[in-house]
Amino acid sequence: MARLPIIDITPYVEANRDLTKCRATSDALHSACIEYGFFYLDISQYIDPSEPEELTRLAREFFALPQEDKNKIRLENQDYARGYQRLKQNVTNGKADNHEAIDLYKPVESPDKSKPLWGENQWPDIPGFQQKYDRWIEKMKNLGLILMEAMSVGLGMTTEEWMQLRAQVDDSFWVMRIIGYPPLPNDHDGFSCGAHKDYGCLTFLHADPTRSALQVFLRQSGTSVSDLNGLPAEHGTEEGIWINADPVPNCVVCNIGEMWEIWTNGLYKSTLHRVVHKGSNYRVSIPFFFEPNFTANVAPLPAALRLLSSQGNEPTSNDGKAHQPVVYGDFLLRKVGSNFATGTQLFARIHISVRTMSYESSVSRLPSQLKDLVVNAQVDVAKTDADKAEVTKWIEMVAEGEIVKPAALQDLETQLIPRTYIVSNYLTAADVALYGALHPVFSQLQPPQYHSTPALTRYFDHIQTRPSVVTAAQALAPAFSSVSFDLASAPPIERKADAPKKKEKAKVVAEQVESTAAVTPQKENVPEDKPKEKKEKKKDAAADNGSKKKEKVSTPATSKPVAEDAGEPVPSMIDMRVGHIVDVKKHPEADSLYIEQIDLGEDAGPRTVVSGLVNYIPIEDMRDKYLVCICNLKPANMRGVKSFAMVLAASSKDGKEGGVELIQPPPGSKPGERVYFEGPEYESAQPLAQMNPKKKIFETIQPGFTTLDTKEAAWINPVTKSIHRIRTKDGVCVAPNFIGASLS
Ligand SMILES: O=C(O)CCC(=O)C(=O)O
Ligand SMILES: [Fe+2]
Repeated sequence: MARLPIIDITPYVEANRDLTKCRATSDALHSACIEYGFFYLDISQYIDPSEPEELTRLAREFFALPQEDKNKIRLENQDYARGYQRLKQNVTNGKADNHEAIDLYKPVESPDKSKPLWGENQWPDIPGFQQKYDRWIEKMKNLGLILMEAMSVGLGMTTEEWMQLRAQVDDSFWVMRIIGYPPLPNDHDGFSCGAHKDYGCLTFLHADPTRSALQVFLRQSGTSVSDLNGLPAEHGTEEGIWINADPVPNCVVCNIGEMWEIWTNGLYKSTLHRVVHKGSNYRVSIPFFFEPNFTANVAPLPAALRLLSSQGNEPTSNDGKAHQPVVYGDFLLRKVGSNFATGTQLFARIHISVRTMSYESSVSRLPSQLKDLVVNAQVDVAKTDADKAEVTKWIEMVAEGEIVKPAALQDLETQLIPRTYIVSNYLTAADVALYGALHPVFSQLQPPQYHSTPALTRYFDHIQTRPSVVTAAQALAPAFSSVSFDLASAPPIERKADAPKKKEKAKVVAEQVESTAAVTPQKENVPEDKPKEKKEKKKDAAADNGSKKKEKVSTPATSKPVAEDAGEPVPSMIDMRVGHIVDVKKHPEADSLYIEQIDLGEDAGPRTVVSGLVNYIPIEDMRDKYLVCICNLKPANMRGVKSFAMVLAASSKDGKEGGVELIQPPPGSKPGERVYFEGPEYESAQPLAQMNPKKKIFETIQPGFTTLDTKEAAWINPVTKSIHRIRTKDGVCVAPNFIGASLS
């Protein structure tokens, strides 16, 4: 029977390191990570065995308490992630896990339980409990750094490369679970903990001496898996065996998570495991998840790429592409659902599968026609791992069925106001699933009803006309027949640039999409800013999450809330859109100015824009051009002509005399399409309806505008130097020729 290797970390914890022994440990780690992704780590020289035994005893004391005492620290008191989860509250691969647990996360500086993962840990009221676990956490964090160093040697990293990797994990956003497993009843539909991979970096598991509980899946061709139903759908056809990973004295069971797959571009695999505890005792296990820093940018490591190419392997993942980098915190937040404010109800039910959700298993839970629709549409699941996690979350929510209930529609409406697609800036499987789930509802709605959710209606109509969706729907006719909307009778719109008089104060911060601000980031079939009744937010959600956020939406029914330029200037406050110059002439009163008519996809018709480009761009190079416009500056009077937007132009790095050219949106762009800054903090943030000139928002952000070596337009954060390309859903905007240009 195969058994996982035992690797001794002692050489790395001794005061005087013996380099030969260290090397041996590192080499063993390297082999184990390639072959198994799992091993035992002998920590006898690092930890006194009585210490984890005491932790197990404390855990038992807690789990033995009456249910109502355990519930005092339930997850729902906090951010739905920190605290006690009752038996079967955790769901893996769609099935309830037969365990209960206390989940703890790295404490954050300014806790706010209304934000995902940002609440406070909840500790049992048992003497010594927190103190002893805190000591363990410190030791496991340190062990994480030690093991990372040992692994860096195994991977052939230079000292400098190790220091760079170390900087990604030296402030680990760790997680610890204290898990209690009653015996698994024979008739339980599921497992003690269903098969999953850990998603982070390193897991150190201390478990009580119970045998035949934790099982690890070893891929082995030619072996049939007797209980295929235990595998997540995407592994359903893999051949292999489950082996027991029984506790070994003085060792923790260690496994690597998906971040190591990214760092090594697939050379190290994180491995499926599960718990099937059929014994008669109550099992306790304490996994500590040593994760990257919240802000770590996890990308393939040069050492791994060197190793892969020296072996003649192109650095690719399963689907033939290199692994996509992720910022760990973004990855994690997407897993738990980034729109916590509106998703609380849903989050409460699905966050629990955070460690374990997979795209394929989420699709397999869809009702059969929806599943067929998603499969037939053959759209990209997602372009990045982070997007895939988000797509999975949405499909899980669709599978749950709650998302299209009337109470949830208004939440969806709010989320869709600034978006073309639900997850990212391109069509994903989540859009197909959501569209399919909305279809029975939308095919029954009367005009006043769908007019009350214009963003959702616009979204639905947009998705139903995507060619891949049309084809998929036709194959399933008549189930998803096209729904037509009477948009002509929709309430009229008011163009915001013409209406700068608004002064209704709605406290909205830029990142929160809580208002129906008069901004439609892309051209759509539905007029952009319809007066609409604000429906009352779900009462139960407000009760569960009774924070200031909910109060913000309670503007009077007749008012038109407008995003206020609250807070420090951030680029996403700028409303940029694709424009099409439908007419251009010279200003009769000013030699240097053009007067353009620019179609921005608005029903009110093209906007008049005045630009000082006569001396730099010939008029024939302006005619009929597609360009990027800044649409939320205060309209300015320029020699007697009012200008309602500004065109984004690049000046040579040698100054205007070196030339000026228009920034171009990607080919095929449509007037009115949303142009935005890459980066999760900006991508889905809603621009301000109008930037207050006094706040000098554009002036503050503009110096960071430039073109990269690729001529792509971008904003570079002057503080962090992070690069945020300027793009539409179809691609990045570029300057035709200039590198290092300034944009204004
Ligand atoms: O209890 C165990 O042995 C494993 C638990 C586990 O895999 C997890 O929580 O990720
Ligand atoms: Fe796990």
